[in-house]
Amino acid sequence: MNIRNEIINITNSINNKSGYSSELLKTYDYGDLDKRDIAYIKRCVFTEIENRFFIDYVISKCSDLELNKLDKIVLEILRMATTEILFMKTADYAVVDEAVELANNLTHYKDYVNAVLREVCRINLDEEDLGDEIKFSINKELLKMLNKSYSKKTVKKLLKSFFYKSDFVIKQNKLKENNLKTNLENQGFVLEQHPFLKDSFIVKNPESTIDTNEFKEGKFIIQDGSCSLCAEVLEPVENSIVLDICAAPGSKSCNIQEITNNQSIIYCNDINENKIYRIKENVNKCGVENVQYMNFDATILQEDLINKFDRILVDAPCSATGVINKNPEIKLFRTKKDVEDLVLIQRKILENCEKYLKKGGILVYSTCSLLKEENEENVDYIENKLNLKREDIDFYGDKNEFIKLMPFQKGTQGFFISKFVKD
Ligand SMILES: C[S@@+](CC[C@H](N)C(=O)[O-])C[C@H]1O[C@@H](n2cnc3c(N)ncnc32)[C@H](O)[C@@H]1O
Repeated sequence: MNIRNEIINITNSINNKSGYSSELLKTYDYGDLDKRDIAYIKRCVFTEIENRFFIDYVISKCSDLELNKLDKIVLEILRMATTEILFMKTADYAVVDEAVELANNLTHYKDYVNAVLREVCRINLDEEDLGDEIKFSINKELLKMLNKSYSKKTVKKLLKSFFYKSDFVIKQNKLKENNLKTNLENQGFVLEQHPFLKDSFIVKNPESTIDTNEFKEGKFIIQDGSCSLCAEVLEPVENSIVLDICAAPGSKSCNIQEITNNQSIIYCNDINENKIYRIKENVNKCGVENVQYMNFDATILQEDLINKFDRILVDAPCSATGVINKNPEIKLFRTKKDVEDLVLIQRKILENCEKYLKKGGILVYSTCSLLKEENEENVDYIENKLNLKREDIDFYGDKNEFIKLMPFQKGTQGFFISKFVKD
């Protein structure tokens, strides 16, 4: 296997929107490549996507041909090599040689690639002069939506935060383990208590946490701090009947059953049949019991579920703008139309879930979106159009209308949680 061929293959899959980059990079078949090469591929692909518009801008400054008229493979070779020259420590001459050889094997543009990359090696840019779209590699429509949701100052902080790494957080699974911190520290891991979640820890040296027996045996799950809050806000109690309507891969379902010590019955649904096995895998690994599986489109009303549940979690499909730092392609591809379509889906799911909830039952609506359309505006919609009353949420000792975690605060991803009770 050739490292640079694999970089181009993965980048093409991301360009074709075959899935989130974090998932593609994790599940890609790297064949016989060693750990160092795999790490290089991941870093190069991620950096290129994270800086795509800036990189294209640099290439356009160094090219006589217009980028949108270039052969797709040639453009990808140039993007990869430009990433290596500008952001990685590989020697420029080696990068240019490798790229030219690849261009020679795959295309007729060897001399052109050579000429452009020699210019890239010499380029001197004043980044201050660049607009936000290029500087932060974000598409116009998404930038406009962020500007509509936040002040200029907050948007600037968000744009910078898209390049931050969130803390690596693990959540102890009390169904299986009560002594996680000591056990992992005895193996050399450095753990810090999470600032606002009692059974969660920030791992300072996370490499190889997934190789531990504790992980393989489901004694902890890897879960951003903000996510496990959903289960707490839902307040599941023993003997309650719970619906997790958009459940895959099932981490929040596991959190819920953990709180009731497996003493509630949880129905896990997802539209995607293939993802049901991911829920089952997590449930089995974590020792979670009393689970029923369902596989339907939550936008379509299921008459047999009406008035059946004491608790419902709607962890809705969303723009995922709160996890751009893990999936930077969202900055490039997410459109206004996508968000409008998602809002319709979210509202339809909420309308149906209101019917599934018993009187006095609790519904939690959460997203990993930063956009007001999917968060605050949906809260208004629920309050005004559905038979659900918003409840304040206790967080950090304060009562909050909802919890909104921003990716530039507290080392978490962007996340939104709101809570309602049925009248
Ligand atoms: C944000 S993820 C859920 C994450 C999950 N709650 C967890 O914590 O592991 C949203 C899920 O909704 C599912 N989904 C999308 N549209 C749906 C629909 N119309 N009906 C049911 N599930 C849907 C997706 O397949 C995806 O697995």
